[in-house]
Amino acid sequence: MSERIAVIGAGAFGTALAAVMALEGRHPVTLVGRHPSLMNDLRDDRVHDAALPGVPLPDALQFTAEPDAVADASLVLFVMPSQAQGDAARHYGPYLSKDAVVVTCAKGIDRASGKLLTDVLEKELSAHPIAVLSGPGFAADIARGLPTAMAVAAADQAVAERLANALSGRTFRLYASTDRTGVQLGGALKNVLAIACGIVEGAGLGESARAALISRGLAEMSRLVEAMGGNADTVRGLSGLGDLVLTGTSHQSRNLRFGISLGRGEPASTGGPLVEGAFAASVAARLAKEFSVDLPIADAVAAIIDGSLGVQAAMERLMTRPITTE
Ligand SMILES: NC(=O)C1=CN([C@@H]2O[C@H](COP(=O)(O)OP(=O)(O)OC[C@H]3O[C@@H](n4cnc5c(N)ncnc54)[C@H](OP(=O)(O)O)[C@@H]3O)[C@@H](O)[C@H]2O)C=CC1
Ligand SMILES: O=C(CO)COP(=O)(O)O
Repeated sequence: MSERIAVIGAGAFGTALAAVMALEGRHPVTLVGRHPSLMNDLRDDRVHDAALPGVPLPDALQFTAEPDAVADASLVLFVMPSQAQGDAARHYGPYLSKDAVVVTCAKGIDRASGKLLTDVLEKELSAHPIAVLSGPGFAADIARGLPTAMAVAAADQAVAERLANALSGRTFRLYASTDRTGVQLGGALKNVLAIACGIVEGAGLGESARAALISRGLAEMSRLVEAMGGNADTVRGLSGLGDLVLTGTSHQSRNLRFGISLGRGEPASTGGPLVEGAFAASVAARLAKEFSVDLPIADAVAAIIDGSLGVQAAMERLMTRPITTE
């Protein structure tokens, strides 16, 4: 099937996805940014020094700052931070072709409403199928053509498979799913748990503690996914365990690095819009109450970030919870 791909958001991940798909050469790909001067420079220089320094961008990739460039795209990827997805949908929505499939590629939950991003986009773009792409993969690895695999989920299996086929290539492989809730919560909660892994590292609590966090963190993810109508098994896949292993252990992860600074006792702040887990922690704590599930690690991360709990006290709280079965 012939597709036209538009990737909105000329940051690290958007540029990497657009580059790997354009390099494949199967479908025309356009990267849509907000700043005409940046898009002109990318077209001329074929390198995005700020987002992906030293990575050459393929000749086939097109660049624009004109929002109406999305009008002929059959697949449209939204690759801006979670809290900007609603604004972007309102801005670009009027230009979308009526048949376009929209894919959110952010890893987070809307802070104001507590809604999943597919729900945020569905509200703004109700005529379009809304899918989600998530899983382990740093932008720099994807753009350099290192092997990466992620999940793409749509409510309709045929749409998920169409996306997986159209967006995959020789180095970037997508697995299709119909569990949008599981795939999204896997991506959002792994950021919270990567912060927790960073806290453990920064506070010098040891690698055994990190392994325990990854394992018990996965149990937290499963509980929330199930309570919110997803499939608990989904988080044992790429978006969930896969991404948690990557970002809970790699210093490339902004969430892990933010956690390390918290663990060292540096002042808590949100760390900026790209530390997605700093926003997701408090939303997850709210959702835990709303859905009556126990998320002790996410609760502790939220409390450390808002300054109401110290790292040592958080550890004591987690270690002295009632003994239970696994
Ligand atoms: N970097 C990575 O390795 C990966 C990132 N992700 C996820 O992708 C998302 C984006 O991350 P990343 O690319 O790293 O972030 P960057 O900061 O590198 O890029 C974000 C981009 O979004 C643009 N943007 C912000 N608000 C809007 C808006 N309202 N409309 C249109 N564009 C907007 C920014 O434009 P401007 O510069 O004008 O502000 C910027 O180009 C995050 O949710 C992240 O978790 C997922 C997997 C890997
Ligand atoms: O999600 C990512 C890779 O899969 C990127 O992680 P960070 O946002 O923590 O850098």
